[in-house]
Amino acid sequence: MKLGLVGGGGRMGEAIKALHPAKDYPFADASKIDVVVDFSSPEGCVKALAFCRENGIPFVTGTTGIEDAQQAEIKATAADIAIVQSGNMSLGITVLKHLVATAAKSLEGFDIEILETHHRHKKDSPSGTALLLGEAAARARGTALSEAAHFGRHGRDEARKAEEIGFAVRRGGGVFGEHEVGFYADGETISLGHMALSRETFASGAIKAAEWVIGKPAGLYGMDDVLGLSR
Ligand SMILES: NC(=O)C1=CN([C@@H]2O[C@H](COP(=O)(O)OP(=O)(O)OC[C@H]3O[C@@H](n4cnc5c(N)ncnc54)[C@H](OP(=O)(O)O)[C@@H]3O)[C@@H](O)[C@H]2O)C=CC1
Ligand SMILES: O=C(O)C1=N[C@H](C(=O)O)C[C@H](O)C1
Repeated sequence: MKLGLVGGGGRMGEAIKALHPAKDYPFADASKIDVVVDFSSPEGCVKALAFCRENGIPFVTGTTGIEDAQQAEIKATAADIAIVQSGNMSLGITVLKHLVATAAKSLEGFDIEILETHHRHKKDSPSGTALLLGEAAARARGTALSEAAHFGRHGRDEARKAEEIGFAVRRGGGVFGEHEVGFYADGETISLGHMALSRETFASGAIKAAEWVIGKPAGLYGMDDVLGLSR
């Protein structure tokens, strides 16, 4: 597989290059690339997306912090090329998403709160993973995350609403990524969590996605598709 990498000089770019040889963006010759993998920034992602569309190259993106208009562009481009997009490329988070959906549906009336911790360099918050877990919980309860999300708590006169999904964020040190989804009732609580122990976890998922997407029909795919898990 001839892999083109956007963000090759960054933390994730280095992790991918440790596992698989890659050409760095900008690419000298599009005909020498089978698939583009992007871990850069929202701007880097949409630039690479346009390059892939022009050249008919499949695209894998793990970049987070994508705005609504940029997401609409990704969706529109998926009519022309095959794209894999996920805020977290690990097997563990892909499975956790299903566990969260099951719990959110079964634990009727439980309050849902999501806590995430990442390294001090991370720019976007909450993390893409926290948002995808929140989306899974919201969908399982028949609502949209845009309706249910409550980002941060501060003040003195605002009690929690029943349907809220709360997000709390911690930033510090070199933490690769920790996520906890808590379900709280009066008599009991349940907590589902994941801890990444290296960046290799995400990088190997992205390489699997890159191998999988080559030759696939145009469309927007997720890690569920790559790993053969039902959505
Ligand atoms: N889905 C997943 O599993 C994971 C997703 N991520 C996400 O991946 C992204 C990158 O993370 P990380 O590697 O830690 O970040 P870094 O800041 O370490 O690396 C980002 C890299 O992208 C480059 N870059 C930024 N903007 C552009 C642009 N417009 N065009 C070309 N290159 C650009 C940077 O270059 P320069 O320094 O010169 O600006 C840098 O080399 C983040 O959104 C993060 O949340 C991270 C881990 C796992
Ligand atoms: O920036 C990171 O490092 C990570 N970003 C992703 C996210 O926003 O969820 C995935 C992982 O948690 C690491």
